[in-house]
Amino acid sequence: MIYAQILAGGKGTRMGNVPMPKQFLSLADKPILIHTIEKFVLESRFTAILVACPQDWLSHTQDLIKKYITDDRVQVVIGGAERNETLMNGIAYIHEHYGEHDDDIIVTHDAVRPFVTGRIINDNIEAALKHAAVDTVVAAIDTIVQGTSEEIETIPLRSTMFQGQTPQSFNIKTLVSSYNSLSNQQRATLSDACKIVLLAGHTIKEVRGENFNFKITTPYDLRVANALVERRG
Ligand SMILES: Nc1ccn([C@@H]2O[C@H](COP(=O)(O)OP(=O)(O)OP(=O)(O)O)[C@@H](O)[C@H]2O)c(=O)n1
Ligand SMILES: O=P(O)(O)OC[C@@H](O)[C@@H](O)[C@@H](O)CO
Repeated sequence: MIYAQILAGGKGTRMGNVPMPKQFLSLADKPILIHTIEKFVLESRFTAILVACPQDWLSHTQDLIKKYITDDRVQVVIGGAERNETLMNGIAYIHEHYGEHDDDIIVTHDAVRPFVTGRIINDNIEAALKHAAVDTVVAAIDTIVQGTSEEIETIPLRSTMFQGQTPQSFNIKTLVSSYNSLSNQQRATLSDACKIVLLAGHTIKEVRGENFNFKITTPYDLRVANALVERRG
């Protein structure tokens, strides 16, 4: 079976002084999270679409979904302290409610990337049916420099540099066994879910993202996102 999990369990600290986690802030006429869920319900192959939210925002999330979404595949689960714990909570929910099958796949996505497209979701599903792990990437536009905030150590060849987005999609069994195999030290280095399977020795298939599929992280990003919605509307 094919599942989706929308990760909305974060606090959004880099958004600064706002009254609620950024995934609940308005983008034009409705919350960012709702824009994102709307992209996923268009895909009929999902058995369930999980939305993981912070514990304290459970009833708020349920109320929003009741107000805006009519698709009963959308179900709310509680997130964890770290992004990858949130991911694992969703998988535990799937195991509990739908069982475990060797070929189950999960398409995971940041709630705060509302400009994901049907093409990107479809490419993730197609690739995840053939490969154990899939990342959505865009070619680096700027030259990427590596080092400390004081001094550059290396400047890698730009043509080999990409930026990781989401969705990131996995064979569920491979993702869970990879996560369980990592040490706490390795887990501390994770900045995305694909690194879980990479550290466990698996290869990751790339799917082409879009520059507009950016993550709303800062107040600047939210201004850009609002400008994009207004231009499209
Ligand atoms: N424990 C967590 C942390 C993050 N996320 C989700 O992962 C996505 C991408 O993470 P990020 O942009 O870093 O969100 P936050 O952790 O909320 O932001 P910040 O780091 O600024 O606090 C977001 O949709 C966020 O809600 C999650 O589901 N569970
Ligand atoms: O490191 P951050 O907390 O900004 O974000 C974590 C995730 O959002 C990130 O793993 C994916 O968006 C892929 O870049």
